[in-house]
Amino acid sequence: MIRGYGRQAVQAAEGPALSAGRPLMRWAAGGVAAAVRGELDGLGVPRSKARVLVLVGGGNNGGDGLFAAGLLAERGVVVSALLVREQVHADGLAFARRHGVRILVHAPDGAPALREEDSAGEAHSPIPDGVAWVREASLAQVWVDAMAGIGVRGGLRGASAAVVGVLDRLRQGQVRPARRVIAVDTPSGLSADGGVVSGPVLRADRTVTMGAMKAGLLLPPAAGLAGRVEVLELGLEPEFAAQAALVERLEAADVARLWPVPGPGDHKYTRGVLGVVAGSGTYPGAAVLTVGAALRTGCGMVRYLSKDGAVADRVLDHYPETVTTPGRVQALVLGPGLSDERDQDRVRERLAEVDELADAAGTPPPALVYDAGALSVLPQDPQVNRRRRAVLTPHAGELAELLSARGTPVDRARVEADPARWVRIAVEVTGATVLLKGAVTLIAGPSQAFDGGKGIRTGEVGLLSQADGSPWLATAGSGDVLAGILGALLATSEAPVPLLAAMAALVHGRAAHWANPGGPVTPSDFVRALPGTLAQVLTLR
Ligand SMILES: NC(=O)C1=CN([C@@H]2O[C@H](COP(=O)(O)OP(=O)(O)OC[C@H]3O[C@@H](n4cnc5c(N)ncnc54)[C@H](O)[C@@H]3O)[C@@H](O)[C@H]2O)[C@@H](O)CC1
Ligand SMILES: Nc1ncnc2c1ncn2[C@@H]1O[C@H](COP(=O)(O)OP(=O)(O)O)[C@@H](O)[C@H]1O
Ligand SMILES: [K+]
Repeated sequence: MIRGYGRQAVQAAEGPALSAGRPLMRWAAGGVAAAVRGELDGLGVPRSKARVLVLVGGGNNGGDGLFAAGLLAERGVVVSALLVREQVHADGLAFARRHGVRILVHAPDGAPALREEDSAGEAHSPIPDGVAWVREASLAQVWVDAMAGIGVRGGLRGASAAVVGVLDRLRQGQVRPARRVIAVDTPSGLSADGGVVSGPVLRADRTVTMGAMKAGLLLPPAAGLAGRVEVLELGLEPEFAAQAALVERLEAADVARLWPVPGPGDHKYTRGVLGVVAGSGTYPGAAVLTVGAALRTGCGMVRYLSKDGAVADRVLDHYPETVTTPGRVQALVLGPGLSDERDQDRVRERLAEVDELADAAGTPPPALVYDAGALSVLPQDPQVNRRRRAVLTPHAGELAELLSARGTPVDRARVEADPARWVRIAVEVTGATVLLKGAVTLIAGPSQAFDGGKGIRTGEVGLLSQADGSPWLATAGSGDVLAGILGALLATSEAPVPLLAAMAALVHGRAAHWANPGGPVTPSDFVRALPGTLAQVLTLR
């Protein structure tokens, strides 16, 4: 389980360690320097030709950067540090100077670099052309962004913002892509607390974050600017364990432990039966994908309940194990490939039928996945949805439409600018668990305390973020597969719905990867890859 912390928690965790004199900044700088060396090696740059530009702010983030600069210079790398503040971390600056880091100072008004310090750091020689740092930036193979970390307030301003603007233009104008940007702790200008991007940010290829994962690095759209994130724990694990996280992310080992693996006493009915109401004359393939995904995720039985003979025949052609007669189910997937009003009436009828069967048997009503064309038939009363295990699987556009139709007007762009906020609003408005699809999938549920059990402490937070897929997943039919996986999980497990939704998102992303690592995939490909993916995940159990 990855837990994402906000600024307050980080300060509370670091405080005692700093008071005890633990040299956290030196360790942090060591990690950053190692990451820079790793990138230089990856680019095939010999140490003798290596050039690095470190952007240095006025706080401890800049301190990390200055110590890292000194460590790299000590190893023979040509390092320049561009100070975007007059006052920077004094010990860090002294260390950098001692090891021969070239110090450039940026004008506070946002003009290009004002002056260069000599090696003693005492006299300042003016830079004639005023753009020495830009030339240095264009020569450097690695840029290290240490302008601001968790101490940032609002979007970047002043010299920091100007530097980002210049480097962005430089990057766009250069054909040679052989450069890496490493962010220290967070890409400067992003908040540790959330995913909103409120100013210019230098997009990083890699972020080395200190102590523990920051919530902002797990949340879109900010997460998309951080590149590959690695946590440098600095021995602070016990301190962070005592802090409250703001967001959580399941890892494959968590999914393995939570997965409903059948035991010797199970038969098809105890394993769980899923009903599927999906596919139409317009989109028959959605039924095939949803049923296929559910079968290959593993449940006792899949009933295809749409009562559309032509579509049912196609499903049976692909999956003869599908049952097309009505009967009791533990969960129901509603909506993939449904679009018009007649489809929606069909959804209501099938739902009424399965609820009646459950009622007659004295069993709880089935859990429900409302996807695509069924989102509009979700009951208006949040209490109704809260009482049963209902989960919605919209993308940002569908979420905006759903909320707008329920008296909370919002458009897709606003949802995408702060999805963590809107997914929680959607939970309040609908009473259901909401899985918001996108490059990062966000899940929030009505219960704040969904205890994962099996030794997994989770759910106090009420927000899960999964980023298990790649952009290759963004292809028509991909969502139908996710609905099928989630339906199978709901039918077979009593675990809290938000956890099951996060598990489904992880397996979905991994199956797409497993189907063709690093290349294009079709939803049919990743349906076929599901059993192998799951077997691999379950080895971690
Ligand atoms: N306390 C410590 O010794 C440790 C701190 N660490 C580092 O210290 C960082 C936190 O340090 P600080 O609390 O000093 O804060 P930061 O250094 O993250 O941020 C403060 C700096 O950002 C500038 N700033 C703030 N808002 C701005 C804006 N909107 N536009 C432009 N500039 C802005 C401030 O003027 C100041 O220069 C962490 O992110 C981490 O990198 C790590 O080294 C671990 C140990
Ligand atoms: N850029 C991306 N990176 C990773 N996953 C993505 C990206 N874009 C979309 N996805 C995932 O692909 C799936 C698309 O589902 P959806 O929008 O319902 O498509 P469709 O309706 O065509 O099946 C979702 O699971 C979503 O999270
Ligand atoms: K930074």
